[in-house]
Amino acid sequence: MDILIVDDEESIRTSTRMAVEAEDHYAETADSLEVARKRLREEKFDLLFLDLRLGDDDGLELLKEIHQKNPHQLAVIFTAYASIETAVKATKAGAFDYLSKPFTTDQIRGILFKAQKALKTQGEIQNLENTVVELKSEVSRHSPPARFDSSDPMMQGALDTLFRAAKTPASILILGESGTGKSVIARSIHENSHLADKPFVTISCPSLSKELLESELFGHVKGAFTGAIKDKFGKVHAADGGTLFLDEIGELPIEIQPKLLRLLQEREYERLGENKTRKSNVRIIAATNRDLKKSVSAGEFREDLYYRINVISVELPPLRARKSDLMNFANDYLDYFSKQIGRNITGFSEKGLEFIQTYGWPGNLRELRNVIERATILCIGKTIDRKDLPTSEMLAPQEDDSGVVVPGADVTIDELESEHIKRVVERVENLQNAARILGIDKATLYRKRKKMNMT
Ligand SMILES: Nc1ncnc2c1ncn2[C@@H]1O[C@H](COP(=O)(O)OP(=O)(O)OP(=O)(O)O)[C@@H](O)[C@H]1O
Repeated sequence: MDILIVDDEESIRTSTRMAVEAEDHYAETADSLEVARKRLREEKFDLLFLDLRLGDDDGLELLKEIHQKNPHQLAVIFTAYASIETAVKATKAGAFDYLSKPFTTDQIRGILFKAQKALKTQGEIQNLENTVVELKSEVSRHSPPARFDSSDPMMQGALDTLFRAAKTPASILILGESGTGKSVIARSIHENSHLADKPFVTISCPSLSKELLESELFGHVKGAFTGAIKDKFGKVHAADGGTLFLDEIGELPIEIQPKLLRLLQEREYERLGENKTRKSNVRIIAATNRDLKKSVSAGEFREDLYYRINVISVELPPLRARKSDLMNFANDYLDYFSKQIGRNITGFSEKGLEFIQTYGWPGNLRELRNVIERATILCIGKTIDRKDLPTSEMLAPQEDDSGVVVPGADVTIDELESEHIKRVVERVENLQNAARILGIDKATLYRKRKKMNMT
């Protein structure tokens, strides 16, 4: 522990310091409230020994000030003589314990032991609070149980790599379009890792301004920036010993990137506005729907950080490229949402099925889930019909940012055919297999690809 001893009697400061150091803790002393205030502004101490009376000054005043900023600060009050009255006063002011002078080394040792236990409990409570926040957001998303099997070769490869890497401390980078399940899988990696009983903490990189994001990550001290009204520990501290999930890492401002790199390499960081170097040992899982290599070339993402987080990198395919898994998800969602509203919907009508299977799902699993949830509410029969599913006007734009052409969009049949051929060829090992899937012979495939300038 880092301990500050505040007393105007030199002999008390020295004897306490010796007792503290003998137990392998770091100790500093202050002979007045003024010096103590200064040190407390500069540093964080795990425990204070604070004299009740320093000349004309009242130690409890300082304790009140500290507790306004940090209600969890542990402090032990030294009193010249023990009385019920001083004990009550000290406890009311939020003291953790009190000691009457003169005291023995054994008494100090006992207090140090108790304080360490209290700090551990505080840490555990903090972890529990984080878990509750995570669970709340999980529940609010009220997602059906996640499915981690696949008959799609690319997804199988991705899952295999991810779950093998889960057991190691390696950093993992998950790539994929929005809604492909990067966050869901990140949590599952954590749950399947050796850190499963440790915290899993998420930080969403694009959701905050640069300053707030930095503070959210590393924490800050009071006054570090406008609005920093009290000291705060960040998510790096909360995730210590566990997993820190950096969602949308591609959006991490370039100014913060060296600090993250240092955390990954040296396991060190500082809170905003503070000089003290702190340690945190976190396993990083990062996700992005950006092409990080392009961001590196464009000077938006540091190359050294890219290599550091890219130890294991896996791309989750979009749903439109996992056609063999599509109905498993659709049926899971249907089952889950119809049970949730107490309905017995058994499946999809022919037209309903046709829509599910031919639509391009640019929003991936998230869109599929939302569409099925809505359909179960609207459905009045036993099966989900086309009319329960969104009309083309209601659907997400059929062409995403990357210019991907999907069925139902304002595209020509030639464009659709070309896109379809391109994707099938990309995902299978050879043209023979691609031709078989496309239902044409190899020569026709060759001709078409030539016409479309794909060869
Ligand atoms: N393995 C899965 N099994 C079942 N449903 C899933 C699975 N993965 C994702 N989903 C569904 O898709 C939704 C979106 O998933 P998630 O938030 O993980 O996507 P994402 O790739 O992180 O998206 P974004 O990039 O927008 O943050 C989830 O809330 C869940 O309903």
